[in-house]
Amino acid sequence: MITVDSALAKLFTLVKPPEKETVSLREAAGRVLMDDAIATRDQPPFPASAMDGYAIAPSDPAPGDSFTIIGEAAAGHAFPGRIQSQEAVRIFTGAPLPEGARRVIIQEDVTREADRITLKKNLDPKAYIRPAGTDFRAGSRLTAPRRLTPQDVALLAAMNLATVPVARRPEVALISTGDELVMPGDTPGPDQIIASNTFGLAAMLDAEGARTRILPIAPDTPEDLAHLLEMAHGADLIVTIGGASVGDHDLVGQVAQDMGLDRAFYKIAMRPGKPLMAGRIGEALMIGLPGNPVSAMVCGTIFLRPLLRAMQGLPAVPMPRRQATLTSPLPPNGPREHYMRAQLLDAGIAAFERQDSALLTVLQQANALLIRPIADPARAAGETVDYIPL
Ligand SMILES: Nc1nc2c(c(=O)[nH]1)N[C@H]1C(S)=C(S)[C@@H](COP(=O)(O)OP(=O)(O)OC[C@H]3O[C@@H](n4cnc5c(N)ncnc54)[C@H](O)[C@@H]3O)O[C@H]1N2
Ligand code: MOO
Repeated sequence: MITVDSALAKLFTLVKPPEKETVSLREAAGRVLMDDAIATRDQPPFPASAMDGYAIAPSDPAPGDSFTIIGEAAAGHAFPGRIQSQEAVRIFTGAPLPEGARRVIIQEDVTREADRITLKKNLDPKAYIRPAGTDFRAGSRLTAPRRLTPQDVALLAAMNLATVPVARRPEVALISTGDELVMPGDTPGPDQIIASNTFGLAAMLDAEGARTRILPIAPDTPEDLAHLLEMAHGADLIVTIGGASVGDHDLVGQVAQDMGLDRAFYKIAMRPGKPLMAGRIGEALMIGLPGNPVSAMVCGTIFLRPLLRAMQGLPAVPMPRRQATLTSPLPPNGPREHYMRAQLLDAGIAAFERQDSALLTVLQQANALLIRPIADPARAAGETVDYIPL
């Protein structure tokens, strides 16, 4: 058995650099930017008014001063002339500041009669001018690699970039194995259950930027499994679920090896998830997940999520950990790193009583995986522990 850290490190060495593709801004959210994006213009490109009001020349006017309105500046419609000391231009938010103007008086602070304004008492002291380039300058960068958020997309649009270079989405083929499984919505026989973690994993992988294909369920024969693995051809990553352990019907390791799997490791000092295997098969990376629903989802969190990030050019690092205070005691841990389903509340973190790796209801209620190091002694309430948010 190898440790989680060394298994993940081995996995990262199998990752190929991502391929680049160009997508329109509409397709960019959630994708990983591969080259720095560089602004082609200043924003704002001109000094602009921050409010609706009147642009005037003096920077320090006094209450009672009056000005003659000589024109208007609206967003998209600059005032063409220059403003003199006794003049004002009616101006709206986002409009270019007229030449010679050094201050915008908000309309709440003036009284207006025909084409004259007079400044009221208690003038708002702010100038309400946004200098050119206050948001960003031509040449400003959004640095790669990064997964693009909606905020990033807004900034890229403001930079006048209509397309962006991103990592191609990894193609993942997901194969569930086992005669006992049927797809959700099918009619299970009396000795059958529904393939569940398959769908949980597909959702998890897609959320990490993958394009996940759920293949038909592989029955427990070497021929069927080999056929399914052939169907996965073309994927960047093949993920099998189940059949990874030592039972007579656990065929994945043998069949994959017969088909050329160059195995990097098998069995991890981890709970749940001990019978995990990984390697390269042809051009693809392959990971064999244990079948227990919680084991598969926990292994997905600990291995597949960081792996997909690395495959898209993001830093090859484990899932970030945080720390919290225990609110109830924990017994000593054994020889495997334990990822306990836990609930994190304002007061701290507590592991669920029931930790069987078949219990999806417990996983569904958990919002954190509380991490117990190998051979961790018993812990009391009030001690600090590591966790990974779910
Ligand atoms: N003698 C031993 N028995 C087992 C060991 C061991 O070391 N010695 N390891 C146990 C551990 S730990 C795990 S985890 C399981 C994993 O075994 P497999 O990967 O071979 O998984 P299966 O036997 O195929 O299935 C286990 C369990 O999960 C259900 N399953 C499988 N796929 C799905 C799916 N897609 N959706 C929902 N449920 C699924 C399956 O029906 C079984 O109930 O082995 C232990 N045994
Ligand atoms: O590792 Mo198994 O995944 O303990 O249930």
